[in-house]
Amino acid sequence: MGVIMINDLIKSTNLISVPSEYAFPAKPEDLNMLSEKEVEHVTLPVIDFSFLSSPGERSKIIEDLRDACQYWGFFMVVNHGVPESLKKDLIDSCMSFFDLSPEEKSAYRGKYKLDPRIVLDHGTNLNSGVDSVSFLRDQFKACVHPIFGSPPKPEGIKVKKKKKKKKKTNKKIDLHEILCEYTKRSREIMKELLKEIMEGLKLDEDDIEKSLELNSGAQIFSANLYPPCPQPELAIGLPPHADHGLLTLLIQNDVDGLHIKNKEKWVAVNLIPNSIMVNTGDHMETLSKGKYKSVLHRAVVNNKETRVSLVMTVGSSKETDAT
Ligand SMILES: O=C(O)CCC(=O)C(=O)O
Ligand SMILES: [Fe+2]
Repeated sequence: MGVIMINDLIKSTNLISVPSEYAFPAKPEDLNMLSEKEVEHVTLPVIDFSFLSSPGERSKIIEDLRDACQYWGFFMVVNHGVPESLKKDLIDSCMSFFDLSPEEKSAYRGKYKLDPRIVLDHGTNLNSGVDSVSFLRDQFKACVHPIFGSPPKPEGIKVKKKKKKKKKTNKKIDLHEILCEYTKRSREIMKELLKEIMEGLKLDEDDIEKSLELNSGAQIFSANLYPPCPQPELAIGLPPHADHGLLTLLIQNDVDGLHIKNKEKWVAVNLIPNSIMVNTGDHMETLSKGKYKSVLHRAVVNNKETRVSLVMTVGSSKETDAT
């Protein structure tokens, strides 16, 4: 039978209401809490990565990073050097991965979360056995560093690309190769940002590198897919949570859905083209002695479009497991 995920279920059954196990939240007074209309949209602090190589600008960026980490725990990085085409190919190939038939997907199912094999999951509860509802998300997760694990098929996955005049062609994109490239590039970005963040905290960079064991520390990739939901106010993609590692990098398609908790209020994030969103996690909160909080965030769903987010988390091996 294979791995049937929410995306498969929604596509195959033409749902008109949320199945009871996905109904969230349980309390009637919370019903409006998830509506996009109820939350204010904010623009996060923007960090221009290209300025880090210019000595005159670097100290200003360190200061901006300090403020962003302290007051938001979230920021947008622009001019990061990851080509838009790489991001797009990665999103497309992950979407194609989710679109594989349940039988094809089952070949990728791994056993352990930190195994360098693919873990496919759906409707996952964050606290197994405690949460009574499942979430409207499909996810695949892989450990990509120090051992690189990605879909094993070297020939890659065929990606349906829409060409002009709506003609579809199949271009072969190798998910393994693209993910490998994005892993390397995102690792460089994270290491550079960590250096500046540590400098802002007045922690010694060499000691940090050693103590965090950044070269052997785990890096986890996870792809989240939130299918359109007939009753978005009755379901949640991912409930409020904080991330475990040091830093999380997030790229996504053009569909809104991320909310973050800022000054006791939920706010929606305005997307900035060609940017990477970064947030600080639990490990950073510990390292900064509580100065940089691991901020709560959640993903809501909508009734029109599929949302895809790609999350890369770095930290020491025990701390990094993303949600
Ligand atoms: O999909 C999103 O925007 C959030 C994903 C997330 O927070 C996570 O995977 O930890
Ligand atoms: Fe998260």
